[in-house]
Amino acid sequence: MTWKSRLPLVADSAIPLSLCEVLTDHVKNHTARPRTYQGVIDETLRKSEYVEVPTHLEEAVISHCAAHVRGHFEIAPMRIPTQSAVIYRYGPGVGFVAHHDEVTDIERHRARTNGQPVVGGDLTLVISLSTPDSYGGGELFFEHPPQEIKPPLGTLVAFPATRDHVHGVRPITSGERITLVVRVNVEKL
Ligand SMILES: O=C(O)CCC(=O)C(=O)O
Ligand SMILES: [Fe+2]
Repeated sequence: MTWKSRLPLVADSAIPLSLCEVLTDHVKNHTARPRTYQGVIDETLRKSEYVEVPTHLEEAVISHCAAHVRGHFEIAPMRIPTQSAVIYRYGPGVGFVAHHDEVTDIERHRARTNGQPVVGGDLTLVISLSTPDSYGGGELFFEHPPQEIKPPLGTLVAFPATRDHVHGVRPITSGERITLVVRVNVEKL
C-alpha cells in the first residue's frame, strides 16, 4: 500500500493520563517476561522485558489513537484479535537496536521451528508510559530521516511496520522507560 505520510505521527496527550495510570498499574502487578522480538536485525541486543495487555485496555488505547492515525495517515487502525499488545520495560543498559517492524522470514522460520508465534501488523503504535525526566537516554530514534524522540507521558508515536521505517531505542542510562506497543492492521478510508 502507499502511505499518506513518510514521517512518523507524534501526537502528544493522545492517551488520557487516567488510562496511562491503569496501564502502568497493570505492568507493576504482573511479572515481566524476558524480551520478545519483532523484525529485529540483531535480536541479541534487545533485552527489554514485557507484559501482555488485556484486550479491553488495548481496545481503549486504539480508540484513543484512531482519530490521530486517521488525520496523519488517512487510514483506520484495527485491532488484531490473534495477538496481544505488550508493555515493555527498559532498565539501565537496555535499549533496542535499529530494526524495522515488518514480519520477516526470520520470524516465520522461528515460528516453524520453535512454535513462537509470529507477531506483526501494518502499523506500529508506541505509547509512552513514563515521563521523560524519569529516565536517562532511551530516545526512540528513526534513521530516515534522522529523528530522536523523547515524548511526554501519554504521547502516541505511530509509523508503518515497513522496512523503510528503521527505528530503535537508545540504551537507558538511568531509571526505567516504559512503553506500550500495539501492532494494528489498517483499513484504507
Ligand atoms: O519501546 C519502544 O519505544 C519501541 C519498541 C519497538 O520498536 C518495537 O517493539 O518494535
Ligand atoms: Fe519496532
